[in-house]
Amino acid sequence: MKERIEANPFRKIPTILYPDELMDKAYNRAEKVAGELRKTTRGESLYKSRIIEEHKVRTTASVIGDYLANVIAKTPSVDNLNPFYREILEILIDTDEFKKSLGALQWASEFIKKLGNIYGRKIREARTAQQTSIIRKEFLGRVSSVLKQIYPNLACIAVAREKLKNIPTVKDIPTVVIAGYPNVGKSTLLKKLTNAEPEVNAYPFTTKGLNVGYSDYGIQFVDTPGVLDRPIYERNDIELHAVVALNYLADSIIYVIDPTEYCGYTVEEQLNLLNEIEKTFKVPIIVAINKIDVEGYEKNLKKIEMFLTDKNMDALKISTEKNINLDKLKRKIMEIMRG
Ligand SMILES: Nc1nc2c(ncn2[C@@H]2O[C@H](COP(=O)(O)OP(=O)(O)OP(=O)(O)O)[C@@H](O)[C@H]2O)c(=O)[nH]1
Repeated sequence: MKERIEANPFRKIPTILYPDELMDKAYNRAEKVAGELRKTTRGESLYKSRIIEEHKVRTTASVIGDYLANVIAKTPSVDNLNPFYREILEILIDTDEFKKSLGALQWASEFIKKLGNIYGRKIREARTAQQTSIIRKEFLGRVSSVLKQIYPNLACIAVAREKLKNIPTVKDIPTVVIAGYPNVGKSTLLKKLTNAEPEVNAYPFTTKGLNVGYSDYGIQFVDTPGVLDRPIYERNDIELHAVVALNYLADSIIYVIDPTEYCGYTVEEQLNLLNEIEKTFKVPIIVAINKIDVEGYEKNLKKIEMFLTDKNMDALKISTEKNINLDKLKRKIMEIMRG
């Protein structure tokens, strides 16, 4: 059973604040707290300073510490990520650096909270009002230096967030991936099997985008220009990750063959790719022999049929343009998807 693919988990990562912005945010909150305390606290000047400065320190520590903890809590952990998104993550960012950066934020969050406690206590023990403010400044210096230290880590997460937050969500419904060489008729078939114009979703694996369409019988169809349309050995690293990502997405595959070879690829080439896809994907494959409205399409049928018999694979002869056997294809898809 395929793992559930949830909505893009990277959208939850909050906006990343840089050290200066974080210090400002904390300063504003601390000043607000201090303003209230100045109005309400009675007593001699040392007593008042101790209370106000300690609150400033503790507020600063909790604003920054909680902010960092919140970033960690809302950032998906690489190890628990759905494999589909993990493949995408691997394509886009250095996952080791990403993990290391989250670790650094965790350390900083805990350390700053600890500093808040240490310096809060020191202020309570201060002997003069002036000393309370010196201790607070020393605290701010240490916090600022911790934040400077994690600046590259904050930057790493900010960059990852920018790259990941707009990855379109793939719906968690039964999915058929359409594969085959360019020009065999994949996009025409996608349009015929689905209702509206397909959505073109930008994914990091392909400059052309994944075309996604939805049928009224509850199945999502994905056309993969630039991904499943040529031999594995011609693919770069990114495209290999893409193939793996699609493997997590697909419940079944329609492999479109153009027997007329007008697509510009020989039947042998097309069968070789089918062979590779069959080895890579462990899902049922429906072979659609397309363009049977074209005169002379039969000349290569024997070769195709021999290959399919050998592989024990089912095929349907169709014409996407002339709507031949498309209903049969739909029925076949539903049969397969029902298991
Ligand atoms: N005669 C005939 N032509 C077809 C049929 N299906 C597709 N074509 C034509 O084949 C060409 C390629 O079709 P597309 O649907 O764009 O093919 P594709 O596989 O999506 O191509 P890429 O987007 O490059 O991957 C177009 O000119 C279509 O009109 C068919 O059943 N019969």
